[in-house]
Amino acid sequence: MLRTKNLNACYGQFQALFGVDIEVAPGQTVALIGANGAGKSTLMRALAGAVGTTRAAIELDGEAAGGATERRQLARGVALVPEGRRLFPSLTVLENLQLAARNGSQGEWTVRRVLRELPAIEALQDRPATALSGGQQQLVALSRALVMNPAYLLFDEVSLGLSPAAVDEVYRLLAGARAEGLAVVLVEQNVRRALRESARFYCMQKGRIVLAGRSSEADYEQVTQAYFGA
Ligand SMILES: Nc1ncnc2c1ncn2[C@@H]1O[C@H](COP(=O)(O)OP(=O)(O)OP(=O)(O)O)[C@@H](O)[C@H]1O
Repeated sequence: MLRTKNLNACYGQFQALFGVDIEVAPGQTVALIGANGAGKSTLMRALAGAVGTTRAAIELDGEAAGGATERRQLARGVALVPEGRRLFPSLTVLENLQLAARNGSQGEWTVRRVLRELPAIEALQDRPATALSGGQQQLVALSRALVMNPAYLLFDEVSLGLSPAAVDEVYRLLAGARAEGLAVVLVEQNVRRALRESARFYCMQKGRIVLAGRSSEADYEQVTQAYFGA
């Protein structure tokens, strides 16, 4: 179980998160919903060790795990697919995946399996990462996270830059990984899709959780009101 407890986060003097409490269990998907600047990416980054927090603000499988480095969080099984993707531009797609596989844990998700499950990536494997469209980079970034065999996958802006068919492909892949026990925290701008793909949701506004619940019971109007801050 990955959980935040009264998590606050700051960029210098600016406080971006206030007392955030969320949790995600193995095999579960939760969605973070909110307008630009609500704090979704900051929360993901805090979970991944890229934004500082107190040790007690994050609990991972019962242990305090806040304020660690990204490398440490990755070793604990928490992987981030960041907005902006951050692939190694001088490496090919295949090399990006192989490097990640070496840095991650052994498990079900091998480079070979990812290439088999995402034919669109297989076709691009020898291209330099710089020669990819935004959507293609997105798929490679997801593949790279999967081959590290995380227990918790944090996926920022899932459908950004993807064609509708590619979005379906990604969610199909995530559903398969979830069935194998992967926990997923996702940010998805399409509110209906976010609710459809998740078991629980958290609506954020100005750095706070303002609404949370089971996605299957969510009142769409209430969620969109929370989204727009009405
Ligand atoms: N590196 C940074 N330095 C200073 N302030 C930042 C930084 N990154 C984000 N912020 C601020 O923190 C707040 C939360 O931003 P964050 O990116 O977490 O929001 P978000 O909900 O993910 O929105 P978006 O969809 O635009 O990424 C915003 O007010 C933003 O301007």
